[in-house]
Amino acid sequence: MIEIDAVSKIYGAMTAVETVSFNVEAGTVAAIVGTSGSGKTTLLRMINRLVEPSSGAIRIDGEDTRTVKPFELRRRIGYVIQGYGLFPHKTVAENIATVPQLVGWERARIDQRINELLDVFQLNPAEYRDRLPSELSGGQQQRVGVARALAAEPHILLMDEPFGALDPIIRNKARDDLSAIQKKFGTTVILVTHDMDEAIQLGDMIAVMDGGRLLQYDTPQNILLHPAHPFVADLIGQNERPFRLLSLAPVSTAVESGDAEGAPVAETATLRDAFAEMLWSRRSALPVVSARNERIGRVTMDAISRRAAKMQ
Ligand SMILES: Nc1ncnc2c1ncn2[C@@H]1O[C@H](COP(=O)(O)OP(=O)(O)OP(=O)(O)O)[C@@H](O)[C@H]1O
Repeated sequence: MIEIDAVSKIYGAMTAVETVSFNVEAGTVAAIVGTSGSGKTTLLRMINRLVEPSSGAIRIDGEDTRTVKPFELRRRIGYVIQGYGLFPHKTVAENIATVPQLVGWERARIDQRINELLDVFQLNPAEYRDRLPSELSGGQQQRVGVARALAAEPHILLMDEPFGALDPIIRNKARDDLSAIQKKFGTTVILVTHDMDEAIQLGDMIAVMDGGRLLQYDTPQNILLHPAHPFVADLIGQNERPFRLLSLAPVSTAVESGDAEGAPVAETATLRDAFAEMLWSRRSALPVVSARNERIGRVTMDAISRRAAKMQ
């Protein structure tokens, strides 16, 4: 668990982060959202001591980070920034090998880890190991950036707007990849974003920051249903709220028996996706398929509106 305990950062007359406290359970994702200048990056960087807190304490599994040398801490904690920060003159494999080499892993173990991560990120090792970052697309660079941060098997991954430079389609895919990988490795992730949809999609908990203060730390559902501050309500956008609520629930929660015409929707898709598909294809019901592509029933517009009403 990561405990952020009354942490502040003051630059001269400017308080960038003001007495912020929250805990992140091991193996979960916390998303920090807020407008520009609200202190998100400063807070994130205090966790790996790239920025030293002016006051307060941060503990990781009970250990005060002030008792750990900063370089030691940074080896233990993966860090991904927008632009991915890949070394331009190093190959993909060399980039990924950076921290394992620093901590003295054997060559064979490093090689195995590089191949494992490239496989996980759907980059064929034979094809991509020896490429330079400039020979990759933005989405591929982003995946290599995350692979590099995960290379030495950190329990914690800090991500600062990691998807900001991606186009919307690739961004969605990258978010899905991150979710899958976070579950596979059980990593604790703290993610900074200014995008509420991203926070809702990825966060088990969401921290809303404004002017250096933490306004609310809660589950996505509670942030949407019970915003604790007018600023939080503004950030959610009242008109967007029903759609965002629907994005929290998978289609599997509203499946009923029966059939429907046309292309099916996956039971793992969100109700928001199903709703959009209904509007787009002018259907009031969609067939639902399982992960193995077997038909398991249908989802209807009625069920979705009932479900949306039940959430509120
Ligand atoms: N090294 C520094 N010296 C002085 N002020 C700083 C420093 N770093 C950050 N700040 C100030 O602290 C405040 C919070 O900055 P921070 O980068 O944490 O915000 P943010 O929420 O991450 O913003 P953005 O979304 O634009 O990246 C800003 O007003 C910024 O100007």
